[in-house]
Amino acid sequence: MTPLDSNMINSFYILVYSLKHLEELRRLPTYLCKEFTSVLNKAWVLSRSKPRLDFLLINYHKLRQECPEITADLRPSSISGLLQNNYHGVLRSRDDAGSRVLIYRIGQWNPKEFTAYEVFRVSLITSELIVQEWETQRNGLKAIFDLQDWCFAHALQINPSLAKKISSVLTDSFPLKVRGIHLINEPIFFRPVFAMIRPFLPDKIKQRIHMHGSSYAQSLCDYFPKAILPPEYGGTGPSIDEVCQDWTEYIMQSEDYLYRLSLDLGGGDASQSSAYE
Ligand SMILES: Cc1c(C)c2c(c(C)c1O)CC[C@@](C)(CCC[C@H](C)CCC[C@H](C)CCCC(C)C)O2
Repeated sequence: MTPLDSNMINSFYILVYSLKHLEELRRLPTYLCKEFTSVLNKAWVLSRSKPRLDFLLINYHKLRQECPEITADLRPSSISGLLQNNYHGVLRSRDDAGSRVLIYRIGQWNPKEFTAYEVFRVSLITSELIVQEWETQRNGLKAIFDLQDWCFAHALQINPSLAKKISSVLTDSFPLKVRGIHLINEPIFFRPVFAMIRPFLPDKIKQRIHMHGSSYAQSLCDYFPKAILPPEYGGTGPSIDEVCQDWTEYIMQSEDYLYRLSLDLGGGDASQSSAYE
């Protein structure tokens, strides 16, 4: 079967949604081709949380309307300077729970050059790309924020309205499950900013935030397999620069798709599987 369109996904979804023994059904079709199995998986993911998904999509739509500074144009060209500076990367391998692992390096963000809105856009771009992957839809993501070199100029950029938006994408404005937030090298300067975000977060998300300080090399390994982490973060995987460069390349290749999303034309086709996997 060649790429399935979203209508087809929807029909499968309706079909599968109405079946009671979804788990058993998922194990059956070994004779079917890969794409079909993947459609069933997607339907399975959706069927477990349809009302929740609707809720998230409505909120996401609201965010896009309310905050065009972040969401209007998702083409990566506007933030390519950040990407080229290796601000952000996604690990090639998932963790043991199947979650995507995202790394952000605040020290690579020059606040004189880029606003917090543009920095936010980087996260939104990655989120739009990884949400296409059914494994990520099912197993969520974990983010590592390296706050080395966080300074006053960064803190000044985070106003209460932005803090609210940060907490809302973590909680109920993007259809991704946030399974862990790991802060490393967080300086004293970061506390007032975190104090702005924290009150908006539900307990469930608060419990998933881990502060590692500067002894992260040891403690990150309690949460992630050494083999997938870059050596800079105590692992044995590819270097952080490689990780960032690979992901930047992938984002740049997705320019057309991201542009279509901005125009609200390309959205919704969950059948496009990620070229990155
Ligand atoms: C769907 C989705 C989005 C869109 C997202 C994040 C996650 C985990 C998501 O699942 C995390 C990053 C964030 C919230 C963008 C943050 C942009 C700001 C400007 C970065 C500045 C540094 C923050 C002050 C650091 C602490 C943030 C944690 C407490 C989340 O964007």
